[in-house]
Amino acid sequence: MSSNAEEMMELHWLFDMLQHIDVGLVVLNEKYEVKLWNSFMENHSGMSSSIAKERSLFSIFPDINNNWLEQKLDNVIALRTPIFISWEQRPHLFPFKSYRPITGVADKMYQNVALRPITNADGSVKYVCMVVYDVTDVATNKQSLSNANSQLDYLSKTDPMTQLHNRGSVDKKLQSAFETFLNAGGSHSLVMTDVDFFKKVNDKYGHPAGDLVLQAVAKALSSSVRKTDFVGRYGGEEFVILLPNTDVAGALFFCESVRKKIADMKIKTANDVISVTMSFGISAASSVDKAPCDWISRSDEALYKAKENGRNQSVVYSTE
Ligand SMILES: Nc1nc2c(ncn2[C@@H]2O[C@H](COP(=O)(O)OP(=O)(O)OP(=O)(O)O)[C@@H](O)[C@H]2O)c(=O)[nH]1
Repeated sequence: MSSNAEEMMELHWLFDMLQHIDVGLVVLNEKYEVKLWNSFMENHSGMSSSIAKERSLFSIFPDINNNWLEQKLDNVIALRTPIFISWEQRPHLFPFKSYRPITGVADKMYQNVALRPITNADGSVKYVCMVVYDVTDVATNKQSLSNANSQLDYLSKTDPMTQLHNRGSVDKKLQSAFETFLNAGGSHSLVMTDVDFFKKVNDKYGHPAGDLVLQAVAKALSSSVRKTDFVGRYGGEEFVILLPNTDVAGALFFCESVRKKIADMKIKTANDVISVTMSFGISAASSVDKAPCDWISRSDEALYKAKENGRNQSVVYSTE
């Protein structure tokens, strides 16, 4: 076979391979008209090469943002440099269906798209080749991983029974609130609150009913605070509420309104309707505090006083 014939055969093979490669190939001219449309594009768009050719890309896919893509294509031709469009920037350029029946995570194909200038024999650039990679697996795996990480992060900070912030999360929050106070000052209140005679609730109605009571009061507490406040389960039947930019008078007003709300609640269990009360101890961050535990101790002392004085009440810390 002559070397010319061999070269022709190689060219034919190459063209055949490009036609059937599992990557989308489109060549556009300066007017964004399709000059080449390989079988990947045919299969995923449902449009044959003979129909796609000579049509503007934007008439085939009217949902593509044409100002945005035209600018990119013009730049590729003018600057003679490739441009990449990643799925993270834009999940897909072409609205192709994803065929992932098992995972079923994505209904559209995620794509990375490379726009490359095609240089003619005379050195001029009048065409752009679009190379479309199906990266659905990569994208969905990355998204699943990121979702799993968010879920893990949430679980590591959350008390599973009440869905409030757990003890570790409370400690971190108090530390950062305390640092904010040291740096910027201001009035910030910390409330320790505890269900009254909770042991009796467990003893009378059983532990599962006790759990329902804790869930109900946790919900009442978290639904009563502002977005900037913070509610956590400190342990057992004890909860912490951090009220930033709130002086003790404001905190007392808040605690009294939640206390009344909780005392009025009728908590339904499988066999009973339970009512409970809570006691509240309040203190403000103070410049004499050396660490958040000093602040907690004062709120705890106030809570102890509320218990001592007969429970179902709110007490602001005082040295008397
Ligand atoms: N059901 C249930 N009970 C819990 C949980 N955590 C702690 N407890 C119970 O809460 C009770 C707390 O009892 P105490 O510390 O004696 O306090 P109290 O009975 O509430 O009395 P005062 O706080 O003095 O009003 C104990 O019986 C614990 O077993 C929980 O997650 N679920």
